[in-house]
Amino acid sequence: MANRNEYTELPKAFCALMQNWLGTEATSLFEALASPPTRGLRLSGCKAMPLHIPSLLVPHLNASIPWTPDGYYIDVDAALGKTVLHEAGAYYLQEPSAMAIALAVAPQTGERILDLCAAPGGKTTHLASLLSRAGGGRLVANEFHPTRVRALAENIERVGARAAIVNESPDRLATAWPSAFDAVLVDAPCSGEGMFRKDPQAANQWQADSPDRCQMRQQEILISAIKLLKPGGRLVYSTCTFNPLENERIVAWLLDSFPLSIDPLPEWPGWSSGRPEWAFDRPELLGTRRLWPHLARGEGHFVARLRLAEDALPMQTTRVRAVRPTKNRRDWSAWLSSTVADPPSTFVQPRIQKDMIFSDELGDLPTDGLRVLRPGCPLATWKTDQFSPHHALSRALPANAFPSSIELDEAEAMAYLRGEALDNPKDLRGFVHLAYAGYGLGFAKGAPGRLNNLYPKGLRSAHLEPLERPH
Ligand SMILES: C[S@@+](CC[C@H](N)C(=O)[O-])C[C@H]1O[C@@H](n2cnc3c(N)ncnc32)[C@H](O)[C@@H]1O
Repeated sequence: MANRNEYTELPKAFCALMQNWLGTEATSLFEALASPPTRGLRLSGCKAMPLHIPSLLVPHLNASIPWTPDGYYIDVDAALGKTVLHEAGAYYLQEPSAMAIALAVAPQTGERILDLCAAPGGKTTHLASLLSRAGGGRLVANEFHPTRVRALAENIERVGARAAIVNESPDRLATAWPSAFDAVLVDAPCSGEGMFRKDPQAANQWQADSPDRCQMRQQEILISAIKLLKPGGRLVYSTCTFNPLENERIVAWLLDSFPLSIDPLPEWPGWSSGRPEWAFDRPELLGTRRLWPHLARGEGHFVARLRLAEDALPMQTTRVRAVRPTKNRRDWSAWLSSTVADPPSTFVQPRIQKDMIFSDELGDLPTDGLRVLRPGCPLATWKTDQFSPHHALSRALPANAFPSSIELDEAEAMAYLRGEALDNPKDLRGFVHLAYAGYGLGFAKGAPGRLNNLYPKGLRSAHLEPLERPH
């Protein structure tokens, strides 16, 4: 192919650029990009239950990923995307180096965190898991593109992550929510060079001016991200590309233009420091991190954590307007406490939109004029004077939080996820929570001789595969 280099399907102009930046080290990078990609699996810990590894999964997990306690390498050809455990949200298939980004955010108890470029949700679901284990807080996931926000919502719901979902441009959010967040993650749209090995499409779409064009867009997004931060708050900036224009040069620009300082990241095994020589010799760049495929077991990533000065002036004052439901409050409390044990406070004080009840993950953030897909986890609908549980509620808490929960075997779970009715040997009535390996699958309704299937039609899958022991 005329436009390709001799190692892999890499664009020639990319190779020339990398040779320019890396010198002789570029050969090692190109050789690594010609080898198979790494794959990873992260156990989901969104439901405030101790992380457990379902026993069927154990034979599929290789070494643990050094920088992520919940992450494991898996075989490149492991068929783990169509299993009941995957559908139940027990794990998220995520490229190993991408698992470092939420750790760099380091969520703390009670914090309000914004994932500004969130779809399809790899980092959001990881942040939700870390925040839940830190004792809880509020998480808002924003995605600018209307089609991608759907995939984000599906992944959030599948793993039972508690997050509000917003579909806005960063600048409109910055106007609505100035100085509102303890931490903002910008996992920026980038030229995607770090994904060439995993996704040949990324190499096909790359053009010689991609890094320049991406740099401008990254700067625009970051200006909004800083407005959204509280004084003293953390900004985490990450890309999955190699070009210094989108990495070290962006961080140097941030340091020069705003009251931000580098908060150095730990040195995870295989990671290297950002390179000051690529951005005006700023020594602080040694506190940023790069993951190169020729030096670590993962795809290409860059991550930096910066802190906004405590005395930085808020760009505007936050408007505070609590939105609380005024009707059905007593009925809601009674229904909730009969349906789940120890509901989180954001479930007890919900938000009501039309006939839907959501957990309140936005708190006092105003929503006027914003495209809010969900202010939190959908919990129930109110119809004909009664509450019906929403499917998302079945995933948002561990199965043992539902007094009605019954555990299915793998064959029954597959039948349920296909949309079939199940037997009802105990003659249960009302809404019944169904689980597999301790993970909520959904609800059914007890009727004489059968459990009627309430698994949403759009999620049903006829193509699930049993999880077998690898040979
Ligand atoms: C690298 S991806 C995010 C991946 C995601 N954080 C994850 O872990 O699954 C970057 C996202 O930024 C969004 N995006 C593209 N242009 C944008 C813009 N101008 N402002 C905000 N987000 C944008 C893309 O739609 C894409 O979903």
